[in-house]
Amino acid sequence: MSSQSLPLPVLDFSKFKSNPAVFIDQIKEALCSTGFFYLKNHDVPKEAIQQLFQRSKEFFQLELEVKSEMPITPSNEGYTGPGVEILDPKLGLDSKEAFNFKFNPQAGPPKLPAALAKQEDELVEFYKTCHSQCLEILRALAMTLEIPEKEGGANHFTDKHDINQKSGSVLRMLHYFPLTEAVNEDIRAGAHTDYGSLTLLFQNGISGLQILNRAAKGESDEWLDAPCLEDAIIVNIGDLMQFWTNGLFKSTKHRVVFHPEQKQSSRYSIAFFCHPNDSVSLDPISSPLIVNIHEKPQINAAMHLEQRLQATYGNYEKAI
Ligand SMILES: O=C(O)CCC(=O)C(=O)O
Ligand SMILES: [Fe+2]
Repeated sequence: MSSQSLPLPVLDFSKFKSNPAVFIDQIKEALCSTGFFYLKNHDVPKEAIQQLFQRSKEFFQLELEVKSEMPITPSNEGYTGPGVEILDPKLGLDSKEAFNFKFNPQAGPPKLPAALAKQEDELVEFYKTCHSQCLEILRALAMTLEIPEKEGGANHFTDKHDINQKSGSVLRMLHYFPLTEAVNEDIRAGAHTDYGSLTLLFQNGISGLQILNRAAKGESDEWLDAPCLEDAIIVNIGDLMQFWTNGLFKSTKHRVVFHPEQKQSSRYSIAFFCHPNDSVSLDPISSPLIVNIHEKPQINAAMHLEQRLQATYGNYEKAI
């Protein structure tokens, strides 16, 4: 696939080290327009991604009783089965299942069902790698925003995303079911924005992600296909980054659809949702690029996440 036909820019993370001024300009451009970009030459090893996709397939092939040994908790850890999540209330239930894994070095060993116990080290390693990749991107964002030194400068966001603090960060393995008559016509995950600061999305050969075209002027929504690009991950910002930048950086709606030729296939993806420490406020930050601040949200990161999760798990009692 040529990058001309892609709806998102392809950024090369190695440039952040070799030519940071160019990289931070590109990241600004991407975040002020769609809030999404592909990232190649990133720090998450290819083998680790392939291995986690393999683990994910093995896990989701298990019997429902085995997979649901650890049903999703109010702190957003564990398994959600079919018929639980609603990302877009207009559409109803998403045709997927997922397993959420959280890790905080200060909180002791992570919680895992027996079926994943042997994979603890791999999951912890993957989580830590994703977290530190996010810190690097957050450093680039702080540089782009020219945050003053007295507000932490390039470390402004990294200080707010301490892996040792309680946060909503979560590593999520997703499995979308092949189409059967029982599921929504062609939407696998309803339109939504992400709830946190930053998301890393790993796809595995089967595309389906679509991003709302913000430039379209028509009455109805227009969606852009964001196909899988070999060796690149998709990075997007979530609502919190939009709050902090007073709307300068865009948290854009996206969804997952069935393409006709893929209706009979399962689709697997992995997302790392990076969230700040629970107590971090959502007030716009100090930056010469952020102006005309009218409203300040009166909530912190933990309160915001709770509100969003309650809406998503409208059917929550079915999950437990
Ligand atoms: O599975 C995908 O490709 C996207 C998933 C997603 O957007 C989400 O879970 O927030
Ligand atoms: Fe999402």
